[in-house]
Amino acid sequence: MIGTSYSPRHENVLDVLKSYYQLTKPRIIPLLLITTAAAMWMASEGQVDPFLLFITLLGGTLAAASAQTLNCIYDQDIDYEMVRTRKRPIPSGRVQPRHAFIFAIALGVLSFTLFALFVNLLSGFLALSGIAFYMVIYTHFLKRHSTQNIVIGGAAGSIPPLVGWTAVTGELAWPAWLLFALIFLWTPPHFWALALMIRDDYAQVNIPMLPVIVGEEKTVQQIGLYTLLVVPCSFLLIYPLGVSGVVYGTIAALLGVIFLRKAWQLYQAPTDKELAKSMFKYSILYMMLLCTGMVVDSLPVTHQAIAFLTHTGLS
Ligand code: HEM
Ligand SMILES: CC(C)=CCC/C(C)=C/CC/C(C)=C/COP(=O)(O)OP(=O)(O)O
Repeated sequence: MIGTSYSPRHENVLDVLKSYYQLTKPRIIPLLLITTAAAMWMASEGQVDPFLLFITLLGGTLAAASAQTLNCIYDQDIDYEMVRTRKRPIPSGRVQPRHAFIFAIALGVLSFTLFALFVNLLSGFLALSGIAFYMVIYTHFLKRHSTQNIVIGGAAGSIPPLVGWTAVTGELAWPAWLLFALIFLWTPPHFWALALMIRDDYAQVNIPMLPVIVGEEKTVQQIGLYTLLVVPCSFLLIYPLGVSGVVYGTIAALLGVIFLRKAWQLYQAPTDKELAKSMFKYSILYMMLLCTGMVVDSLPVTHQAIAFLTHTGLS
């Protein structure tokens, strides 16, 4: 264990619970769940079973929490060195790695059990594959060794909509893969914008995040490239897949124009950290609202409203 020190302080139960909660990096989980829920609404054409939704989101939360806890154990040395992550429960000595490991395994087992009992095995195995990919491919093989770490590793974060889709239909289909591709292409602009802001932190611990190795200018070019890919890709749900319609299309167009504008601004000012921050924050809003658009578009009431408006307009 590099650089960690464990202090046998007497903490109350609430402090202990808070530390375990923090191990799961909880702020990221809601967006993972939003992508899962969007897939479920689309797959069920707006009529998702509330119990299935609840169990799938619970199972997804437990799986993501397990993955993040394992990552906190593996990365404790670099987390101790970086300012942003120094206060995490393991590097700050509040949780021992072996206790965190038992916690992570318990979360993973609970997640798989929920999926196996109440959803289906395919969803359970997909969630498990998310944990495995994030740990083995991203955290172990790529994070410390490749500038493409978050591009390939991004596949782990793209699995939740596959879980959501299969929870409803029991099988994978094109719309699910398109959601996977959307998140896959969205991850580089999301993460590299943040990496531009905290480049020095990553450089200090020799993590080869793109801005550290190739500099700001090439990074903003890559951000621009992926943004140029993700925006058109978002319309494929309308054509040729035909699972979303005009409401989603309008939302995707508005959100996409802003996303491209932010990428363009960053392209023109690669060292502007405020622009990078704005791009990072917007990337999260973009994915959140795009998924909301998918849900709203899938609802029967939306279809009724469109049919009514079309009918009134025609007569
Ligand atoms: C390899 C892929 C990814 C990497 C390396 C990555 C990395 C990060 C990092 C380092 C942060 C800052 C967290 C902090 O300050 O502690 C962050 C924030 C965030 N990420 Fe990602 N991310 C990835 C994929 C995703 C995915 C797939 C989602 C959800 C769909 C997501 C959602 C978020 C959200 C919502 C935040 C903001 C959390 C807050 O409120 O502070 N990320 N990401
Ligand atoms: C289906 C399923 C369970 C999928 C797992 C999805 C998952 C856990 C995605 C996490 C993506 C993410 C926030 C990475 C942070 O990277 P990092 O570890 O480099 O961040 P850090 O620098 O903050 O430690």
